[in-house]
Amino acid sequence: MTPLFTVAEIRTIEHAAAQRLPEGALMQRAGQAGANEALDLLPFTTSRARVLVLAGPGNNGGDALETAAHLAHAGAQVTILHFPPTSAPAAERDAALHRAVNSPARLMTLASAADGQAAMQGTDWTLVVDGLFGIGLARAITGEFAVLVATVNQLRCQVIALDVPSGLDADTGAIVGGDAGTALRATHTVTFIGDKPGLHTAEGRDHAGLVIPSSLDIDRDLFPPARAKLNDVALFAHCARRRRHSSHKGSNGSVAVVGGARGMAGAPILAARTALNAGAGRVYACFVGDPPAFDAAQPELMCRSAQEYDFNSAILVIGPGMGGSASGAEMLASALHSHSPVVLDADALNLVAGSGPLQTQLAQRSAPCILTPHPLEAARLLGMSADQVQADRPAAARRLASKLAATVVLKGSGTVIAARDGTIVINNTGNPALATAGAGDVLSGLCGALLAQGWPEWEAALAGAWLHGMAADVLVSEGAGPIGITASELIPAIRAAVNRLAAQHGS
Ligand SMILES: NC(=O)C1=CN([C@@H]2O[C@H](COP(=O)(O)OP(=O)(O)OC[C@H]3O[C@@H](n4cnc5c(N)ncnc54)[C@H](OP(=O)(O)O)[C@@H]3O)[C@@H](O)[C@H]2O)[C@H](O)CC1
Ligand SMILES: [K+]
Repeated sequence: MTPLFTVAEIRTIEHAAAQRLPEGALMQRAGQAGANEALDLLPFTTSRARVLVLAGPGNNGGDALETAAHLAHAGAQVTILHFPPTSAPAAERDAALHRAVNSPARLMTLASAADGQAAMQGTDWTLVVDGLFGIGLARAITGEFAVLVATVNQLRCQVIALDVPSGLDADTGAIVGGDAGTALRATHTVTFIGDKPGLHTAEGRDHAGLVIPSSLDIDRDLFPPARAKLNDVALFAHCARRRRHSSHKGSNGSVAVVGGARGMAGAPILAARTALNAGAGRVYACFVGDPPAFDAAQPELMCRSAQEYDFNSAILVIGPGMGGSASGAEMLASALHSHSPVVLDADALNLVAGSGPLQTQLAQRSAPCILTPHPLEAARLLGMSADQVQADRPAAARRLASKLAATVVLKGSGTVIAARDGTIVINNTGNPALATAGAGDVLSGLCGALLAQGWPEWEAALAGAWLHGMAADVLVSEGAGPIGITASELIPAIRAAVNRLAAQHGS
């Protein structure tokens, strides 16, 4: 289980740890951790490796100088582009500079980042170490530093970021300064003291690459209880059940997907097929528009008119293809009047966003409730823009969970699952294949199926996000994507993942 810490929490831990340690110990450990990771990536004949180390003006640059000294002593050809501090540096940073100067590394102290860009040209680098900026970056990377970052981003070699990729906000995964800024794209990030939410959501996954946390051997008692974690099978495996020989379809619950306005019948069909294939005993597809007689590809589904369905008799997945019509709103209100657990997606979320009474009704329900918004749907519910949601996904998910008294699954790269009490989990399965029409319908059907099989709301949301992403990861590993994967293809892959989970962890 990987806890995620905010920058404020990391600073507090770092401060407390420094009191117990000799001066500079943490920076030396950070530099050593960076070097260890770099050595793992370098060819066996280290002397052939040409390593470029970017050492910025702050303590992130200090870590980089320590890393550079270790790599040079290990025999690599190391060039350091050093940007000196603009004010008096910390003593440990000075010590790190001293060690780098006295190592075999070639140190170029640069007055401007433009000189750095020139110094980078013409060499075929084996590896770049990014120690330009860490968690102290307070404003957008612009001007010459931005050009330097763009130059690194065009290289085809591996890039290790120290602590965070320069330019990325470690709390949110947004680019510091938004459109005015830029961030370096690393293949690996060695992150110090504790892992950080911004490395796993929003722009984080694209910029951080593989994240390797290094605790710097700080005493465990200095770490606060984590309010955020990375998703992990360990968080929900206890809910997995193997099928009993004596079970029957009534043992596995019922799901009713409510949606399907005229011309939008595909969305509830996808959700309903997923619910069936993820193990729900009986699955109804309830249409706001005229229902089809049956689903030819999945005749096990029962197609009904939403108007005639008793919303108290199943777990409800409301919203796929429901449209924003008055009859859709009416169905939503009567579904929310029922005592059934609900999963709200798509148009149901938009209808809730546009109606104060529906919001009150939702917030006052006592049955389990999972909301699965994408950033624009979350933005409508919060009365803000999608850009504002993306600027701080953990905060947006938390606000929504508290406002509507529900578990929120904020979709997107690094799906954020938020509980009413502010706990968040960031999902780390999934890939760009999921950015495809209908993938959201599939997720809502999956969450509904887990609720129907008795999973509590929180674990159903965690497992839903994880299994959905894992299905896409398996398809991609088999060469089927990420380009061109369709939502329908996810369904058998989800069934396989659900069965694997039950076989490995089910009781
Ligand atoms: N202190 C420790 O014991 C440890 C620190 N670790 C590492 O330290 C960084 C955090 O270091 P910090 O010095 O707080 O901040 P940074 O190095 O990330 O950046 C600060 C410097 O960058 C300048 N800055 C900030 N924004 C910009 C910008 N947009 N353009 C140019 N320069 C910028 C800033 O200058 P100011 O003028 O703003 O003062 C600073 O010079 C942390 O991430 C770790 O890597 C280790 O973990 C070990 C323990
Ligand atoms: K960095």
